[in-house]
Amino acid sequence: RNVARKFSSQGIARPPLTLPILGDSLLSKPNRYAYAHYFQMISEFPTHFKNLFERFGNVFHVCGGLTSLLMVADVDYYKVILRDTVNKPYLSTYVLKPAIGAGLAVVSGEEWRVRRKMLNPAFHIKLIESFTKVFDEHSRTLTQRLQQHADGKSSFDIFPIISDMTLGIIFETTMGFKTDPNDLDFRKYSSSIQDFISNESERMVKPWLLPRFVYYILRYRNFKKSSAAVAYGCDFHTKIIRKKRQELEETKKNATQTEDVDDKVSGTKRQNFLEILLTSSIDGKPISDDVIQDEIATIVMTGSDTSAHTLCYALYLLSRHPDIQQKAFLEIFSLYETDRERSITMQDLSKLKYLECVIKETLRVYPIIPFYGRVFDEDIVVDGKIIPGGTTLLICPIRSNENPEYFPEPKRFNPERFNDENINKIPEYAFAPFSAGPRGCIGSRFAMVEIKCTLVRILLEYEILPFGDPPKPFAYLSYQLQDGLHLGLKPRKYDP
Ligand code: HEM
Repeated sequence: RNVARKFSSQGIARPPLTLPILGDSLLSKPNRYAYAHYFQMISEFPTHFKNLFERFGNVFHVCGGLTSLLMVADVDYYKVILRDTVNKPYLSTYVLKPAIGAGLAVVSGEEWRVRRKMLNPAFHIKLIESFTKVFDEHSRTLTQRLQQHADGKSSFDIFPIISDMTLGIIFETTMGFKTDPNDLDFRKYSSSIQDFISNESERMVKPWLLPRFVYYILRYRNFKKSSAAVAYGCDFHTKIIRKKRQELEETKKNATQTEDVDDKVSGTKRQNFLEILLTSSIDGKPISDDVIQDEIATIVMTGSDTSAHTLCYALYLLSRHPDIQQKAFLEIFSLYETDRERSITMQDLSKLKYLECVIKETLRVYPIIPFYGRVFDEDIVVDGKIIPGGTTLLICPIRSNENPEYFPEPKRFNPERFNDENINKIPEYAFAPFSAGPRGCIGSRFAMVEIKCTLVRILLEYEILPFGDPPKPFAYLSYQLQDGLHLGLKPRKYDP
Protein backbone atom coordinates (compact mmCIF):
# COMPACT_ATOMS: atom_id res chain seq x y z
CA ARG A 1 0.00 0.00 0.00
CA ASN A 2 2.92 2.29 0.74
CA VAL A 3 4.39 1.73 -2.70
CA ALA A 4 0.99 2.32 -4.32
CA ARG A 5 0.68 5.57 -2.38
CA LYS A 6 4.10 6.72 -3.62
CA PHE A 7 2.88 6.41 -7.18
CA SER A 8 -0.54 7.99 -6.75
CA SER A 9 0.88 10.94 -4.80
CA GLN A 10 2.98 11.79 -7.86
CA GLY A 11 -0.02 11.74 -10.18
CA ILE A 12 0.71 8.33 -11.69
CA ALA A 13 -2.58 6.59 -12.41
CA ARG A 14 -3.55 3.54 -10.37
CA PRO A 15 -6.66 1.41 -10.09
CA PRO A 16 -8.73 2.49 -7.09
CA LEU A 17 -8.92 -0.76 -5.16
CA THR A 18 -6.02 -2.83 -3.89
CA LEU A 19 -6.88 -6.20 -2.39
CA PRO A 20 -4.61 -7.80 0.21
CA ILE A 21 -2.01 -10.11 -1.38
CA LEU A 22 -3.80 -10.23 -4.75
CA GLY A 23 -3.27 -6.49 -5.17
CA ASP A 24 -4.54 -5.47 -8.59
CA SER A 25 -4.26 -8.99 -10.05
CA LEU A 26 -7.96 -9.16 -10.85
CA LEU A 27 -7.38 -6.49 -13.48
CA SER A 28 -5.88 -9.17 -15.68
CA LYS A 29 -9.22 -10.95 -15.74
CA PRO A 30 -10.85 -10.28 -19.15
CA ASN A 31 -14.34 -11.58 -18.37
CA ARG A 32 -16.04 -14.39 -16.49
CA TYR A 33 -16.77 -16.49 -19.52
CA ALA A 34 -13.19 -16.21 -20.72
CA TYR A 35 -11.85 -17.56 -17.44
CA ALA A 36 -13.71 -20.78 -18.07
CA HIS A 37 -12.27 -20.98 -21.58
CA TYR A 38 -8.56 -20.70 -21.50
CA PHE A 39 -8.05 -20.22 -25.24
CA GLN A 40 -10.69 -17.54 -25.37
CA MET A 41 -8.92 -15.82 -22.52
CA ILE A 42 -5.52 -15.75 -24.16
CA SER A 43 -6.93 -14.55 -27.46
CA GLU A 44 -8.69 -11.71 -25.65
CA PHE A 45 -5.60 -10.83 -23.72
CA PRO A 46 -4.11 -8.28 -26.18
CA THR A 47 -7.41 -6.39 -26.43
CA HIS A 48 -7.88 -6.49 -22.71
CA PHE A 49 -4.33 -5.29 -22.17
CA LYS A 50 -4.91 -2.36 -24.53
CA ASN A 51 -8.18 -1.52 -22.76
CA LEU A 52 -6.30 -1.11 -19.49
CA PHE A 53 -4.15 1.55 -21.14
CA GLU A 54 -7.28 3.16 -22.54
CA ARG A 55 -8.58 3.35 -18.98
CA PHE A 56 -5.48 4.50 -17.12
CA GLY A 57 -3.33 6.29 -19.72
CA ASN A 58 0.14 5.59 -21.08
CA VAL A 59 1.82 5.14 -17.70
CA PHE A 60 0.11 3.43 -14.79
CA HIS A 61 0.96 1.44 -11.72
CA VAL A 62 -0.36 -1.94 -10.58
CA CYS A 63 0.76 -4.43 -7.99
CA GLY A 64 0.11 -8.05 -7.13
CA GLY A 65 1.78 -10.28 -4.55
CA LEU A 66 5.23 -8.80 -4.02
CA THR A 67 5.47 -7.30 -7.50
CA SER A 68 5.16 -3.58 -8.11
CA LEU A 69 4.70 -2.99 -11.82
CA LEU A 70 4.80 0.22 -13.82
CA MET A 71 3.12 -0.27 -17.20
CA VAL A 72 4.73 2.08 -19.66
CA ALA A 73 3.89 3.13 -23.24
CA ASP A 74 5.61 6.51 -23.34
CA VAL A 75 8.82 7.37 -25.21
CA ASP A 76 10.19 9.61 -22.45
CA TYR A 77 10.17 6.56 -20.18
CA TYR A 78 11.45 4.22 -22.91
CA LYS A 79 14.48 6.45 -23.43
CA VAL A 80 15.60 6.36 -19.82
CA ILE A 81 14.78 2.70 -19.25
CA LEU A 82 16.37 1.29 -22.38
CA ARG A 83 19.43 3.52 -22.17
CA ASP A 84 20.22 3.11 -18.49
CA THR A 85 19.55 -0.44 -17.36
CA VAL A 86 20.30 -3.93 -18.61
CA ASN A 87 18.65 -5.75 -15.71
CA LYS A 88 15.61 -7.91 -16.23
CA PRO A 89 12.96 -8.65 -13.60
CA TYR A 90 13.14 -12.12 -12.10
CA LEU A 91 9.61 -13.13 -13.13
CA SER A 92 10.12 -12.47 -16.83
CA THR A 93 13.08 -14.84 -16.94
CA TYR A 94 11.73 -17.50 -14.59
CA VAL A 95 9.91 -19.75 -17.06
CA LEU A 96 12.77 -19.68 -19.57
CA LYS A 97 15.46 -20.71 -17.12
CA PRO A 98 14.84 -24.47 -17.23
CA ALA A 99 15.39 -24.40 -21.00
CA ILE A 100 18.18 -21.86 -21.38
CA GLY A 101 19.89 -21.96 -17.98
CA ALA A 102 21.96 -18.82 -17.58
CA GLY A 103 21.79 -17.90 -21.27
CA LEU A 104 22.12 -14.31 -22.49
CA ALA A 105 18.38 -13.58 -22.55
CA VAL A 106 17.84 -14.22 -18.84
CA VAL A 107 20.93 -13.02 -16.97
CA SER A 108 21.47 -9.52 -15.58
CA GLY A 109 24.30 -7.19 -14.51
CA GLU A 110 27.94 -8.17 -14.92
CA GLU A 111 27.07 -11.74 -15.91
CA TRP A 112 25.04 -10.37 -18.82
CA ARG A 113 27.90 -8.07 -19.88
CA VAL A 114 30.40 -10.94 -20.04
CA ARG A 115 28.00 -13.13 -22.04
CA ARG A 116 27.04 -10.37 -24.46
CA LYS A 117 30.71 -9.61 -25.16
CA MET A 118 31.32 -13.29 -25.78
CA LEU A 119 28.35 -13.61 -28.20
CA ASN A 120 28.78 -10.35 -30.15
CA PRO A 121 31.27 -11.85 -32.66
CA ALA A 122 28.74 -14.58 -33.45
CA PHE A 123 26.42 -11.84 -34.80
CA HIS A 124 29.08 -9.91 -36.73
CA ILE A 125 27.70 -8.36 -39.91
CA LYS A 126 30.18 -10.26 -42.08
CA LEU A 127 29.03 -13.54 -40.58
CA ILE A 128 25.41 -12.66 -41.27
CA GLU A 129 26.39 -11.76 -44.82
CA SER A 130 27.89 -15.21 -45.19
CA PHE A 131 24.63 -16.72 -43.88
CA THR A 132 22.65 -15.16 -46.74
CA LYS A 133 23.41 -18.29 -48.74
CA VAL A 134 21.84 -20.43 -45.99
CA PHE A 135 18.76 -18.18 -45.86
CA ASP A 136 18.45 -18.39 -49.63
CA GLU A 137 18.76 -22.17 -49.76
CA HIS A 138 16.15 -22.63 -47.03
CA SER A 139 13.72 -20.18 -48.61
CA ARG A 140 14.04 -22.01 -51.95
CA THR A 141 13.15 -25.26 -50.17
CA LEU A 142 10.23 -23.43 -48.58
CA THR A 143 8.85 -22.26 -51.93
CA GLN A 144 9.14 -25.83 -53.23
CA ARG A 145 7.20 -27.14 -50.24
CA LEU A 146 4.54 -24.49 -50.85
CA GLN A 147 3.95 -25.67 -54.42
CA GLN A 148 1.42 -28.34 -53.44
CA HIS A 149 -0.76 -25.70 -51.75
CA ALA A 150 -0.60 -23.09 -54.52
CA ASP A 151 -3.82 -23.95 -56.36
CA GLY A 152 -5.22 -20.40 -56.16
CA LYS A 153 -8.46 -21.77 -54.69
CA SER A 154 -8.01 -23.19 -51.22
CA SER A 155 -6.53 -21.94 -47.98
CA PHE A 156 -3.95 -23.77 -45.87
CA ASP A 157 -1.99 -23.19 -42.68
CA ILE A 158 1.43 -21.85 -43.66
CA PHE A 159 2.79 -21.49 -40.10
CA PRO A 160 4.18 -25.05 -39.62
CA ILE A 161 6.02 -24.88 -42.96
CA ILE A 162 7.55 -21.48 -42.17
CA SER A 163 8.38 -22.62 -38.67
CA ASP A 164 10.27 -25.66 -40.06
CA MET A 165 12.26 -23.27 -42.22
CA THR A 166 13.25 -20.82 -39.48
CA LEU A 167 14.22 -23.69 -37.18
CA GLY A 168 16.23 -25.28 -40.00
CA ILE A 169 18.04 -21.96 -40.53
CA ILE A 170 18.86 -21.67 -36.83
CA PHE A 171 20.14 -25.26 -36.79
CA GLU A 172 22.45 -24.67 -39.70
CA THR A 173 23.73 -21.27 -38.60
CA THR A 174 24.22 -22.18 -34.94
CA MET A 175 25.40 -25.76 -35.19
CA GLY A 176 26.26 -26.34 -38.83
CA PHE A 177 23.55 -28.97 -38.98
CA LYS A 178 21.58 -29.46 -42.22
CA THR A 179 18.02 -30.47 -41.47
CA ASP A 180 15.43 -32.38 -43.39
CA PRO A 181 11.86 -31.38 -42.40
CA ASN A 182 10.84 -35.05 -42.71
CA ASP A 183 13.67 -36.37 -40.55
CA LEU A 184 12.33 -37.98 -37.37
CA ASP A 185 14.92 -36.42 -35.05
CA PHE A 186 14.19 -32.97 -36.46
CA ARG A 187 10.44 -33.50 -36.07
CA LYS A 188 10.96 -34.61 -32.47
CA TYR A 189 13.16 -31.61 -31.71
CA SER A 190 10.73 -29.22 -33.39
CA SER A 191 7.72 -30.58 -31.50
CA SER A 192 9.62 -30.57 -28.20
CA ILE A 193 10.21 -26.82 -28.64
CA GLN A 194 6.53 -26.28 -29.44
CA ASP A 195 5.59 -28.37 -26.36
CA PHE A 196 7.82 -26.28 -24.17
CA ILE A 197 6.49 -22.97 -25.53
CA SER A 198 2.81 -23.90 -25.34
CA ASN A 199 3.06 -25.46 -21.87
CA GLU A 200 5.02 -22.57 -20.44
CA SER A 201 2.64 -20.07 -22.05
CA GLU A 202 -0.11 -21.41 -19.87
CA ARG A 203 2.01 -20.67 -16.81
CA MET A 204 2.54 -17.08 -17.94
CA VAL A 205 -1.17 -16.33 -18.01
CA LYS A 206 -1.96 -18.43 -14.91
CA PRO A 207 0.66 -17.18 -12.47
CA TRP A 208 -0.45 -19.57 -9.73
CA LEU A 209 1.16 -22.32 -11.84
CA LEU A 210 4.57 -20.63 -11.62
CA PRO A 211 5.89 -22.42 -8.51
CA ARG A 212 7.23 -25.75 -9.80
CA PHE A 213 5.58 -27.87 -7.14
CA VAL A 214 2.14 -26.34 -7.92
CA TYR A 215 2.74 -26.90 -11.62
CA TYR A 216 3.77 -30.48 -10.86
CA ILE A 217 0.62 -31.18 -8.84
CA LEU A 218 -1.98 -29.36 -10.95
CA ARG A 219 -0.56 -30.03 -14.41
CA TYR A 220 1.40 -33.24 -14.06
CA ARG A 221 1.16 -34.18 -17.77
CA ASN A 222 2.29 -30.76 -18.97
CA PHE A 223 5.05 -30.69 -16.39
CA LYS A 224 6.33 -34.03 -17.67
CA LYS A 225 6.06 -32.94 -21.31
CA SER A 226 7.94 -29.68 -20.64
CA SER A 227 10.66 -31.43 -18.65
CA ALA A 228 11.03 -34.10 -21.36
CA ALA A 229 11.27 -31.38 -24.02
CA VAL A 230 14.02 -29.58 -22.10
CA ALA A 231 15.91 -32.84 -21.47
CA TYR A 232 15.66 -33.82 -25.13
CA GLY A 233 16.97 -30.41 -26.28
CA CYS A 234 19.86 -30.44 -23.77
CA ASP A 235 20.90 -33.94 -24.76
CA PHE A 236 20.75 -33.04 -28.45
CA HIS A 237 22.90 -29.90 -28.00
CA THR A 238 25.40 -31.62 -25.70
CA LYS A 239 26.10 -34.37 -28.24
CA ILE A 240 26.66 -31.83 -31.02
CA ILE A 241 28.91 -29.64 -28.84
CA ARG A 242 31.10 -32.59 -27.80
CA LYS A 243 31.43 -33.85 -31.35
CA LYS A 244 32.31 -30.40 -32.68
CA ARG A 245 34.85 -29.80 -29.89
CA GLN A 246 36.61 -33.05 -30.79
CA GLU A 247 36.65 -32.15 -34.47
CA LEU A 248 38.10 -28.71 -33.73
CA GLU A 249 40.79 -30.15 -31.49
CA GLU A 250 41.83 -32.47 -34.30
CA THR A 251 41.98 -29.57 -36.74
CA LYS A 252 43.88 -27.41 -34.24
CA LYS A 253 46.66 -29.97 -34.04
CA ASN A 254 47.35 -29.35 -37.71
CA ALA A 255 46.84 -25.59 -37.63
CA THR A 256 49.77 -23.22 -37.62
CA GLN A 257 48.15 -19.86 -37.09
CA THR A 258 45.47 -18.46 -34.82
CA GLU A 259 42.64 -16.49 -36.36
CA ASP A 260 41.05 -13.26 -35.21
CA VAL A 261 37.33 -12.51 -35.35
CA ASP A 262 37.59 -11.01 -38.82
CA ASP A 263 39.24 -14.13 -40.19
CA LYS A 264 36.63 -16.30 -38.55
CA VAL A 265 33.75 -14.54 -40.21
CA SER A 266 35.27 -13.71 -43.56
CA GLY A 267 37.56 -16.69 -44.13
CA THR A 268 36.95 -19.05 -46.96
CA LYS A 269 35.30 -21.53 -44.59
CA ARG A 270 32.19 -20.02 -43.04
CA GLN A 271 32.05 -20.64 -39.28
CA ASN A 272 28.81 -21.19 -37.44
CA PHE A 273 27.98 -19.80 -33.98
CA LEU A 274 29.08 -23.00 -32.27
CA GLU A 275 32.51 -23.00 -33.88
CA ILE A 276 32.97 -19.35 -32.93
CA LEU A 277 32.09 -20.06 -29.31
CA LEU A 278 34.29 -23.15 -29.16
CA THR A 279 37.28 -21.18 -30.41
CA SER A 280 36.68 -18.12 -28.18
CA SER A 281 37.69 -17.54 -24.59
CA ILE A 282 36.65 -15.57 -21.52
CA ASP A 283 39.58 -14.09 -19.55
CA GLY A 284 41.95 -16.35 -21.45
CA LYS A 285 40.04 -19.52 -20.54
CA PRO A 286 38.08 -21.62 -23.06
CA ILE A 287 34.31 -21.37 -22.71
CA SER A 288 32.83 -24.37 -20.91
CA ASP A 289 30.39 -26.76 -22.57
CA ASP A 290 27.66 -25.76 -20.09
CA VAL A 291 27.91 -22.09 -21.05
CA ILE A 292 27.87 -22.97 -24.74
CA GLN A 293 24.90 -25.27 -24.23
CA ASP A 294 22.94 -22.42 -22.58
CA GLU A 295 23.73 -20.03 -25.41
CA ILE A 296 22.86 -22.47 -28.17
CA ALA A 297 19.52 -23.13 -26.46
CA THR A 298 19.03 -19.35 -26.10
CA ILE A 299 19.57 -18.71 -29.78
CA VAL A 300 17.25 -21.55 -30.77
CA MET A 301 14.51 -20.31 -28.40
CA THR A 302 14.81 -16.63 -29.30
CA GLY A 303 15.70 -16.85 -32.97
CA SER A 304 13.28 -19.26 -34.58
CA ASP A 305 9.75 -18.58 -33.39
CA THR A 306 10.14 -14.77 -33.56
CA SER A 307 11.12 -14.78 -37.24
CA ALA A 308 8.50 -17.41 -38.13
CA HIS A 309 5.71 -15.34 -36.59
CA THR A 310 6.89 -12.09 -38.17
CA LEU A 311 6.96 -13.76 -41.58
CA CYS A 312 3.43 -15.08 -41.11
CA TYR A 313 2.08 -11.69 -40.07
CA ALA A 314 3.83 -10.04 -43.04
CA LEU A 315 2.29 -12.58 -45.44
CA TYR A 316 -1.13 -12.03 -43.91
CA LEU A 317 -0.87 -8.23 -44.25
CA LEU A 318 0.39 -8.51 -47.83
CA SER A 319 -2.49 -10.84 -48.69
CA ARG A 320 -5.01 -8.28 -47.40
CA HIS A 321 -3.32 -5.31 -49.13
CA PRO A 322 -2.86 -6.33 -52.79
CA ASP A 323 -1.65 -2.83 -53.78
CA ILE A 324 1.18 -3.03 -51.23
CA GLN A 325 1.96 -6.61 -52.27
CA GLN A 326 2.18 -5.49 -55.90
CA LYS A 327 4.48 -2.59 -55.02
CA ALA A 328 6.77 -4.88 -53.01
CA PHE A 329 6.79 -7.39 -55.87
CA LEU A 330 7.63 -4.72 -58.48
CA GLU A 331 10.58 -3.57 -56.40
CA ILE A 332 11.87 -7.16 -56.27
CA PHE A 333 11.10 -7.65 -59.97
CA SER A 334 13.16 -4.56 -60.84
CA LEU A 335 16.17 -6.42 -59.42
CA TYR A 336 15.60 -10.01 -60.50
CA GLU A 337 13.27 -9.63 -63.49
CA THR A 338 12.39 -13.19 -64.54
CA ASP A 339 15.67 -14.71 -63.32
CA ARG A 340 14.32 -16.66 -60.38
CA GLU A 341 17.43 -18.82 -60.22
CA ARG A 342 19.69 -15.90 -59.35
CA SER A 343 21.14 -16.18 -55.84
CA ILE A 344 20.12 -13.57 -53.29
CA THR A 345 22.95 -11.48 -51.89
CA MET A 346 23.18 -8.99 -49.07
CA GLN A 347 23.82 -6.24 -51.67
CA ASP A 348 20.52 -7.10 -53.40
CA LEU A 349 18.64 -7.07 -50.13
CA SER A 350 20.00 -3.67 -49.14
CA LYS A 351 18.43 -2.22 -52.31
CA LEU A 352 14.95 -3.44 -51.34
CA LYS A 353 13.97 -0.38 -49.32
CA TYR A 354 10.21 -0.73 -49.73
CA LEU A 355 10.27 -4.35 -48.61
CA GLU A 356 12.15 -3.25 -45.52
CA CYS A 357 9.37 -0.71 -44.80
CA VAL A 358 6.82 -3.54 -45.16
CA ILE A 359 8.66 -5.61 -42.54
CA LYS A 360 8.97 -2.68 -40.14
CA GLU A 361 5.30 -1.82 -40.52
CA THR A 362 4.45 -5.49 -39.90
CA LEU A 363 6.44 -5.35 -36.66
CA ARG A 364 4.59 -2.18 -35.69
CA VAL A 365 1.16 -3.75 -36.26
CA TYR A 366 2.15 -7.09 -34.74
CA PRO A 367 4.95 -6.47 -32.23
CA ILE A 368 6.31 -9.99 -31.80
CA ILE A 369 7.55 -9.12 -28.33
CA PRO A 370 4.49 -7.15 -27.18
CA PHE A 371 5.96 -6.23 -23.79
CA TYR A 372 9.19 -6.77 -21.91
CA GLY A 373 10.50 -5.80 -18.51
CA ARG A 374 13.44 -3.99 -17.00
CA VAL A 375 14.31 -3.20 -13.42
CA PHE A 376 16.55 -0.62 -11.72
CA ASP A 377 18.22 -1.35 -8.38
CA GLU A 378 18.14 2.31 -7.37
CA ASP A 379 15.38 4.96 -7.53
CA ILE A 380 15.25 6.76 -10.88
CA VAL A 381 13.65 10.02 -11.96
CA VAL A 382 11.67 10.11 -15.21
CA ASP A 383 9.65 13.06 -16.36
CA GLY A 384 10.04 14.60 -12.87
CA LYS A 385 8.63 11.49 -11.14
CA ILE A 386 10.54 9.27 -8.73
CA ILE A 387 10.27 5.59 -9.57
CA PRO A 388 11.34 3.51 -6.56
CA GLY A 389 14.21 1.04 -7.15
CA GLY A 390 12.97 -2.54 -7.54
CA THR A 391 9.87 -1.53 -9.52
CA THR A 392 9.40 -3.66 -12.62
CA LEU A 393 9.02 -1.38 -15.63
CA LEU A 394 7.03 -3.07 -18.35
CA ILE A 395 7.67 -1.54 -21.77
CA CYS A 396 4.59 -2.09 -23.92
CA PRO A 397 5.01 -1.73 -27.71
CA ILE A 398 1.60 -3.38 -27.98
CA ARG A 399 0.22 0.00 -26.87
CA SER A 400 2.83 2.56 -28.00
CA ASN A 401 2.83 1.19 -31.57
CA GLU A 402 -0.79 2.34 -31.78
CA ASN A 403 -0.27 5.81 -30.35
CA PRO A 404 -1.46 8.31 -33.03
CA GLU A 405 1.06 10.88 -31.78
CA TYR A 406 3.87 8.55 -32.77
CA PHE A 407 2.15 6.81 -35.69
CA PRO A 408 -0.65 8.82 -37.35
CA GLU A 409 -3.63 6.70 -38.44
CA PRO A 410 -2.29 3.75 -36.43
CA LYS A 411 -4.97 1.31 -37.63
CA ARG A 412 -3.76 1.71 -41.22
CA PHE A 413 -1.13 -0.69 -42.57
CA ASN A 414 1.10 1.91 -44.15
CA PRO A 415 4.73 0.90 -44.89
CA GLU A 416 5.38 4.42 -46.24
CA ARG A 417 5.63 5.76 -42.69
CA PHE A 418 9.09 4.13 -42.57
CA ASN A 419 10.43 5.52 -45.86
CA ASP A 420 13.40 7.96 -45.89
CA GLU A 421 11.11 10.95 -46.07
CA ASN A 422 8.86 10.02 -43.13
CA ILE A 423 11.01 8.04 -40.76
CA ASN A 424 12.35 11.13 -39.00
CA LYS A 425 8.81 12.07 -37.98
CA ILE A 426 8.72 9.03 -35.65
CA PRO A 427 10.07 10.04 -32.22
CA GLU A 428 13.28 8.36 -31.11
CA TYR A 429 12.60 5.06 -29.26
CA ALA A 430 8.90 5.04 -30.30
CA PHE A 431 9.59 2.21 -32.71
CA ALA A 432 11.73 -0.43 -31.03
CA PRO A 433 10.48 -3.89 -32.10
CA PHE A 434 13.90 -5.32 -31.29
CA SER A 435 14.13 -3.27 -28.09
CA ALA A 436 16.94 -0.68 -28.05
CA GLY A 437 20.04 0.40 -26.17
CA PRO A 438 22.71 -1.97 -24.88
CA ARG A 439 20.24 -4.80 -24.28
CA GLY A 440 18.54 -4.63 -27.67
CA CYS A 441 18.04 -7.83 -29.67
CA ILE A 442 21.40 -9.28 -30.63
CA GLY A 443 19.78 -11.06 -33.60
CA SER A 444 17.99 -8.07 -35.18
CA ARG A 445 20.18 -7.94 -38.32
CA PHE A 446 20.05 -11.71 -38.65
CA ALA A 447 16.24 -11.58 -38.45
CA MET A 448 15.84 -8.72 -40.94
CA VAL A 449 18.05 -10.40 -43.56
CA GLU A 450 16.36 -13.78 -43.05
CA ILE A 451 12.84 -12.33 -43.29
CA LYS A 452 13.68 -10.18 -46.33
CA CYS A 453 15.28 -13.09 -48.13
CA THR A 454 12.27 -15.35 -47.52
CA LEU A 455 9.78 -12.70 -48.65
CA VAL A 456 11.78 -12.15 -51.85
CA ARG A 457 11.62 -15.86 -52.70
CA ILE A 458 7.91 -16.17 -51.88
CA LEU A 459 6.93 -13.03 -53.82
CA LEU A 460 9.00 -14.07 -56.83
CA GLU A 461 7.15 -17.38 -56.98
CA TYR A 462 3.65 -16.69 -55.70
CA GLU A 463 0.80 -14.25 -55.36
CA ILE A 464 -0.50 -14.30 -51.79
CA LEU A 465 -4.29 -14.51 -51.63
CA PRO A 466 -6.57 -13.27 -48.84
CA PHE A 467 -8.17 -16.61 -47.92
CA GLY A 468 -8.79 -17.89 -44.41
CA ASP A 469 -9.54 -16.14 -41.15
CA PRO A 470 -7.45 -13.25 -39.82
CA PRO A 471 -4.73 -14.33 -37.38
CA LYS A 472 -5.57 -14.58 -33.71
CA PRO A 473 -2.47 -13.40 -31.89
CA PHE A 474 -2.25 -13.93 -28.18
CA ALA A 475 0.31 -12.37 -25.95
CA TYR A 476 2.66 -14.61 -24.00
CA LEU A 477 6.41 -14.08 -24.22
CA SER A 478 5.83 -13.42 -27.90
CA TYR A 479 2.81 -12.53 -30.02
CA GLN A 480 1.93 -16.12 -30.91
CA LEU A 481 -0.59 -17.34 -33.47
CA GLN A 482 -3.36 -19.29 -31.85
CA ASP A 483 -4.58 -21.32 -34.82
CA GLY A 484 -1.71 -20.88 -37.25
CA LEU A 485 -2.04 -18.65 -40.30
CA HIS A 486 -4.37 -19.56 -43.14
CA LEU A 487 -4.00 -18.01 -46.57
CA GLY A 488 -4.00 -18.94 -50.26
CA LEU A 489 -1.26 -18.96 -52.90
CA LYS A 490 -1.20 -18.81 -56.68
CA PRO A 491 1.90 -19.30 -58.87
CA ARG A 492 2.98 -15.89 -60.14
CA LYS A 493 2.54 -15.41 -63.88
CA TYR A 494 5.24 -13.50 -65.71
CA ASP A 495 4.21 -11.85 -68.97
CA PRO A 496 6.30 -13.25 -71.84
C1 HEM B 1 11.54 -10.55 -35.89
C2 HEM B 1 12.38 -11.18 -35.15
C3 HEM B 1 12.82 -10.76 -33.77
C4 HEM B 1 12.28 -9.83 -32.92
C5 HEM B 1 11.06 -8.94 -33.14
C6 HEM B 1 13.10 -9.82 -31.73
C7 HEM B 1 12.90 -8.99 -30.65
C8 HEM B 1 13.66 -9.00 -29.50
C9 HEM B 1 13.44 -8.17 -28.36
C10 HEM B 1 12.33 -7.12 -28.23
C11 HEM B 1 14.37 -8.48 -27.44
C12 HEM B 1 14.50 -7.88 -26.05
C13 HEM B 1 13.62 -8.69 -25.12
C14 HEM B 1 13.77 -8.32 -23.68
O1 HEM B 1 14.50 -7.42 -23.35
O2 HEM B 1 13.12 -8.99 -22.86
C15 HEM B 1 15.19 -9.53 -28.00
C16 HEM B 1 16.26 -10.11 -27.35
C17 HEM B 1 17.03 -11.12 -27.90
N1 HEM B 1 16.93 -11.65 -29.16
FE1 HEM B 1 15.60 -11.12 -30.56
N2 HEM B 1 14.10 -10.74 -31.88
C18 HEM B 1 13.98 -11.32 -33.12
C19 HEM B 1 14.80 -12.28 -33.69
C20 HEM B 1 15.93 -12.79 -33.09
C21 HEM B 1 16.84 -13.72 -33.73
C22 HEM B 1 16.71 -14.21 -35.17
C23 HEM B 1 17.78 -14.05 -32.79
C24 HEM B 1 18.97 -14.96 -32.91
C25 HEM B 1 19.37 -15.55 -34.01
C26 HEM B 1 17.46 -13.31 -31.58
C27 HEM B 1 18.16 -13.39 -30.41
C28 HEM B 1 17.89 -12.63 -29.29
C29 HEM B 1 18.64 -12.75 -28.05
C30 HEM B 1 19.77 -13.73 -27.78
C31 HEM B 1 18.10 -11.79 -27.19
C32 HEM B 1 18.57 -11.48 -25.76
C33 HEM B 1 19.60 -10.35 -25.88
C34 HEM B 1 20.10 -9.87 -24.54
O3 HEM B 1 19.41 -10.07 -23.55
O4 HEM B 1 21.19 -9.29 -24.52
N3 HEM B 1 16.33 -12.55 -31.80
N4 HEM B 1 14.74 -9.83 -29.26
